[in-house]
Amino acid sequence: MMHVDGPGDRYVVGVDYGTLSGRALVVRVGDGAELGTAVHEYRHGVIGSVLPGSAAPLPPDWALQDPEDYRDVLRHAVPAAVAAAGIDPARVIGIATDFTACTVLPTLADGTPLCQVPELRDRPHAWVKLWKHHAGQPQADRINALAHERGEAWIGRYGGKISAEWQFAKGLQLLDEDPEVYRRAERFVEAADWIVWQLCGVETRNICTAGYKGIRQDGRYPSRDFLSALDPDFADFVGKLDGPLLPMGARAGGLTARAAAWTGLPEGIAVAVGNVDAHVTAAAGRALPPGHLVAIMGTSTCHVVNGANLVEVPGMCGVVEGGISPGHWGYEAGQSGVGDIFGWFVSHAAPAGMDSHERLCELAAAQPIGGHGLVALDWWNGNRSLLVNHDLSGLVVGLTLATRPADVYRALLESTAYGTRMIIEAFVAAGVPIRELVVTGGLASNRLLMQIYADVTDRPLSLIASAQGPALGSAIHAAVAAGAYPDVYAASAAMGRVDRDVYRPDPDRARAYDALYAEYRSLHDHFGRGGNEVMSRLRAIRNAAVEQAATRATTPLEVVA
Ligand SMILES: Nc1ncnc2c1ncn2[C@@H]1O[C@H](COP(=O)(O)OP(=O)(O)O)[C@@H](O)[C@H]1O
Ligand SMILES: O=C(CO)[C@@H](O)[C@@H](O)COP(=O)(O)O
Repeated sequence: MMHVDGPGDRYVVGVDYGTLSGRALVVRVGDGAELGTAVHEYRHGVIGSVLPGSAAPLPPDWALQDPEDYRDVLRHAVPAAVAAAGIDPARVIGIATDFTACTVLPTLADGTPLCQVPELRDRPHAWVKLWKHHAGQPQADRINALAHERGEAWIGRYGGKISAEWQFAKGLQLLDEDPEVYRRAERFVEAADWIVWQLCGVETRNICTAGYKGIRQDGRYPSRDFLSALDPDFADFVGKLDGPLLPMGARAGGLTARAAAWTGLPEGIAVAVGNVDAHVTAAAGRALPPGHLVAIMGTSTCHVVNGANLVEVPGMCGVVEGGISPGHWGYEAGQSGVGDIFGWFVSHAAPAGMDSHERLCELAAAQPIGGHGLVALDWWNGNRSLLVNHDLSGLVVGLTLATRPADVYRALLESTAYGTRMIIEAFVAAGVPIRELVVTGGLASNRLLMQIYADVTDRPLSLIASAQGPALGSAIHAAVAAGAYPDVYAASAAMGRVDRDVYRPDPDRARAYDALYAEYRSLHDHFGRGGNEVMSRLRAIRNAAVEQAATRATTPLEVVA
């Protein structure tokens, strides 16, 4: 049924840029009603094996994207969402976007991505590095070692370790491996800020990515002295990052005529400062007051929670003043692989006839807790929190000839819940209270998984009452940027939607999980904290083997042989 505009209705558009697609959502300003949505899949998806138009293989752990796919979301998903909502586009007063992060690209001073500069198109380092590009682990290791050696105060704000996923590791990898592209990069910009630049024609930086994904604390980045100790040519890196820095919910500028033509929205409407898919979502779940841990559960999981005070939490991703909303200390942690692990099992391990989440869940749900005799480590995509090591890999212990596919699938679901419990316990132990979990994302619809999380964490689970939690969060920020609300707290209270305590922990099941969690912890510490470095050794062996095979493949005679 077509929506009919009320006489005073005004609307905002939220756009959520995920790993594989961008989702646009049209929302009514007064009450947060969601009126229309559309998805645009990125044409190039995740570029992990070869660059478009090239046959040369990318090394392991690379994950790139094409920025033109992001502009296509504005061209296709936004007008489609407005059409689906059946509203008059002239009544749209603002647009806001959120992005995966750290997803970052080198550009010229005017924002042109280096991968669109003809002579640089075949250079992998000229492309967007997606959040899950993990090939900068050696550079992250160097940054961390030097930070501890020099006693840099900021390292504690990142749980003691900068991730290979973050800006400085990616920037240093760029310098190490392609100094010419590093030199040509006049700007090194989060996709979250780049897309806002495309919308309003003004380059801005947001407090959230500058703090969590860059290393900006107490108003400054790491010193020139620190950066030149990493590499003298890295001393100028901050010059590529710095820009007008704006708080969450601020207006970055007005929609340009060019972006108005792409989107079909009125020229000049408010464009909100960039934001991250996880952090923006706290507003959608009315979870801005301290104590509500928001888990955005999709391919990966990101956890964000506001705190009243500053504390340092070992192994967390970071704490940033105003990083989620002005006036609070925002904390972030994460798991680099969650839905992707379940997806891997369905695609690559489950036999035909059992290769769907629905069938595996049905079989797994019938089991008593612990009945499969398995414990898994959820490190298929490395470990972001608490170990901050992307050379770690997955493990399943307890396999026997009696083990069946649904047993392993259930053990994988449980392993990710144990990973979340590790994160919650780290926050609580450090003095950041966690009263409830507020869940959103593609995995929130998996009932078995949600009940496992409630039981393993022994906490109630609330669900954001939107199929597009991040996009709703963005829409809320668009309303603030457009001046419809005085701040993000007021907008979240009016437009956010949450169903409280949808899943409650069962005391018996919670106790049964305590025993399995104790086993997870001991495996976690053994393989992740130095008991046995087998995973790192296997990674090094794999990398050497792949490199050797790639060298051989370029020798025609050997290929023929
Ligand atoms: N019913 C399900 N149960 C468990 N995992 C699922 C289910 N459906 C999809 N997945 C996994 O969830 C992920 C997609 O989550 P989604 O939130 O849609 O994406 P994104 O993280 O890109 O925003 C994929 O990794 C997929 O394998
Ligand atoms: O790390 C963050 C945010 O800090 C996420 O953008 C990243 O995990 C990607 O999230 P998705 O799995 O695409 O939802």
